[in-house]
Amino acid sequence: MKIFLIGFMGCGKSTMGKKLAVKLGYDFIDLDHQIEKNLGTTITAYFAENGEEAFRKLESETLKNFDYPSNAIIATGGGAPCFFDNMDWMNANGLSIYIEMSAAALAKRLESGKEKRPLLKDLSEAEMVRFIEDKLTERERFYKRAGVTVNGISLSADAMRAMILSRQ
Ligand SMILES: Nc1ncnc2c1ncn2[C@@H]1O[C@H](COP(=O)(O)OP(=O)(O)OP(=O)(O)O)[C@@H](O)[C@H]1O
Ligand SMILES: O=C(O)C1=C[C@@H](O)[C@@H](O)[C@H](O)C1
Ligand SMILES: [Mg+2]
Repeated sequence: MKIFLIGFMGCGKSTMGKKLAVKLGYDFIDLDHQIEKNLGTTITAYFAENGEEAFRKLESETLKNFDYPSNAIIATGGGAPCFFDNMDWMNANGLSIYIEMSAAALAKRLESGKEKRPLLKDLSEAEMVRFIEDKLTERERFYKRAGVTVNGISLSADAMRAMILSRQ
């Protein structure tokens, strides 16, 4: 089974994805890392050189063409569900799980490490809160199409494992 973790930057897709994969004995795939591996450079550098549109195409191709193992937890990029038919594709090919968090909680988490995130790296603290609020509002309609929504603050790998197993 393919499990796609979706949600805004900082909601914990990579962190929870790794833990959950260990608990389930599934493989863990981080699509952002996969893209960086294929490119041989960082997403930040690719964005700066080629722009967001080129990145979104690459992201969609990577999502759809990856040679997934039969059981995998896949951490997607924060924007992946919101472009092309990526959300339809994930729902047709596995279970999507939205890790939901408020803009304020996300901003707190993202203050450190924002230089690794091209959409945030040039923003001041105040600008970042505003940016996250606006982007989250824009993206929520995509995220909410997930098969399951979980609360990012009270996430438990054991509870997620049980929920996934109960759906098989
Ligand atoms: N459950 C949690 N409780 C507290 N902090 C957390 C939790 N999950 C993740 N974090 C912290 O939040 C930050 C972002 O987490 P993570 O990188 O997993 O998010 P992400 O959803 O993969 O983001 P991106 O879309 O940018 O890849 C990290 O600093 C991480 O240590
Ligand atoms: O939310 C986004 O648009 C992004 C999130 C990251 O996971 C990366 O995919 C990239 O930095 C873009
Ligand atoms: Mg991540």
